[in-house]
Amino acid sequence: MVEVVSLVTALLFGFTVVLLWKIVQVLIEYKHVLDVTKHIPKLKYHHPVWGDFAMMKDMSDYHKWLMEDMQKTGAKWHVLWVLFLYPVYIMEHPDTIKAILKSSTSKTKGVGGAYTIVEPWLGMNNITFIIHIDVRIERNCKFYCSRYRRLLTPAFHFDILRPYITEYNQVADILLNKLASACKTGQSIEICGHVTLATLDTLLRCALSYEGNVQDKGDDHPYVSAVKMLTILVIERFLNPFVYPDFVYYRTKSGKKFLELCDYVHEFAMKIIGSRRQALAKNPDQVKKRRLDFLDILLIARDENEQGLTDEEIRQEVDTFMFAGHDTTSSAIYWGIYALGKYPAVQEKVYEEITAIMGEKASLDWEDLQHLRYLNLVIKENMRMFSTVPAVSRQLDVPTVVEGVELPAGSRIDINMNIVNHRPDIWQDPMEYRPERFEEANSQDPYSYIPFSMGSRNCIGKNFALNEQRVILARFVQRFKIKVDPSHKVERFPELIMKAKTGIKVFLEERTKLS
Ligand code: HEM
Repeated sequence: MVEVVSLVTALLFGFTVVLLWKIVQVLIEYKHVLDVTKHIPKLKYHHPVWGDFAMMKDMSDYHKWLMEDMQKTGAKWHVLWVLFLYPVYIMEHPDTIKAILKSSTSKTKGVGGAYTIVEPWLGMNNITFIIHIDVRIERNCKFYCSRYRRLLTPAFHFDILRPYITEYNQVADILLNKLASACKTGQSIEICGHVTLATLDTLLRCALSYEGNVQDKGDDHPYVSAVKMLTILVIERFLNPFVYPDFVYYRTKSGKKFLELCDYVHEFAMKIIGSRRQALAKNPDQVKKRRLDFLDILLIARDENEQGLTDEEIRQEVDTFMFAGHDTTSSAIYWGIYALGKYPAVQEKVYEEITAIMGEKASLDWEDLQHLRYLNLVIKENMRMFSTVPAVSRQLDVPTVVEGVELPAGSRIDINMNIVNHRPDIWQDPMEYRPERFEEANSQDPYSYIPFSMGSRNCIGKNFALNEQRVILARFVQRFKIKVDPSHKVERFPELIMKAKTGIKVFLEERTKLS
């Protein structure tokens, strides 16, 4: 008995010593973090206990408050606190952004809790989870990520993207015909929903060669409604730290729905992957005869050890494309339509350019894309003015010096593109919409305009997204005269992507009916 008591006492003593040692370590680290953050600008709303994030009603406060302070003080970065517990460093100027992105060493890794939000949907193995907002989540994966990136890169090669022009045109046909019928009533039309269905349609066609009448069925199509719902649930959970722990979330109604939808989208993709793998095994030459989609490329990809991707790994990549590629591109397109409606002189210039290039043609050819000089400026200005992806996040895996201050490993970083896009010390009249600014000779830092991020982990879908925007916007302006509905208030709402809080309503007048 005495022996048991002394063993328990010894264990308790050991446990207490370890616990105290851990507490001392945490306090030393905390003191270090407090010393570090002394040198970094804070917001005036900062509260010593509630920090900053708890004071914000949503992501729009986060952007608004940072923007106001940057405009007043010219700050290149800020520190915001999650309660009094831990800081998030916000990079808002090319000098501070460069310190994070322009590094040859891998400086980023998973963002812990937030990562688990998408894990059941997108999986563990894909190159990266980018939730095009705020959280870019990567596995701590020097090997895996570079391997996956290498295996995926051919899927975005020029020769693969080229035939997609047909898909973009077909998607545009469906979208424009739908809108043409809708505008016959003479009422204004909410366009965000239509455009989002169109970009999802494009991805399903280009990633899986799936044509399921997606734009007409809309939410009646079970895959479409599942992807849309999953995106909504991810954002909802991201904004509510109380349901971060899995054991809480998966007991809620939303959590159960989330898992159910994950199962459904996985099964949908797996069926297509399985039957394509079988077809390829039966007739390997078929890939030489038809247009390749992302799925073909992923199925035939081999690394230097002749290892391919498993069905599960491919499924994860396909889901990632769906998530990363449709909402982002649709945001760029609907804000583009809004800008064209709001600035008629710009719209007329685009129309003149398109008419000169397309003449009577009803669709855009690959060769036409390189002649869209003015439209390219407009697309750049849209993505600056309306910051398609307002911010992305990282976590340092090595200490990193920013503006002479060493941030400890493990620090959470936000790269805030929305603020950089509107800095008066970088852009002349930053709140003015002026596409021509992008053709004026300037010696701007390349890190001052990074809608697709920079460095080795930039957006792999950049050219895909730009081509889709070119085709849809060109065809839109060719077909319709766009006017913003003055009675509808349009408000930016930065989430994972820049949304329009109550949608965007426009009046459309058909210019031409081409065969
Ligand atoms: C206008 C549309 C788009 C915008 C603004 C955009 C923006 C971005 C940004 C900012 C990143 C990097 C995030 C970071 O550095 O942390 C990124 C990464 C990524 N994007 Fe996009 N994106 C767009 C469209 C697409 C499309 C169409 C696809 C796929 C078809 C795609 C797939 C990806 C993937 C897979 C990554 C992760 C790359 C890696 O980590 O290696 N994106 N995107």
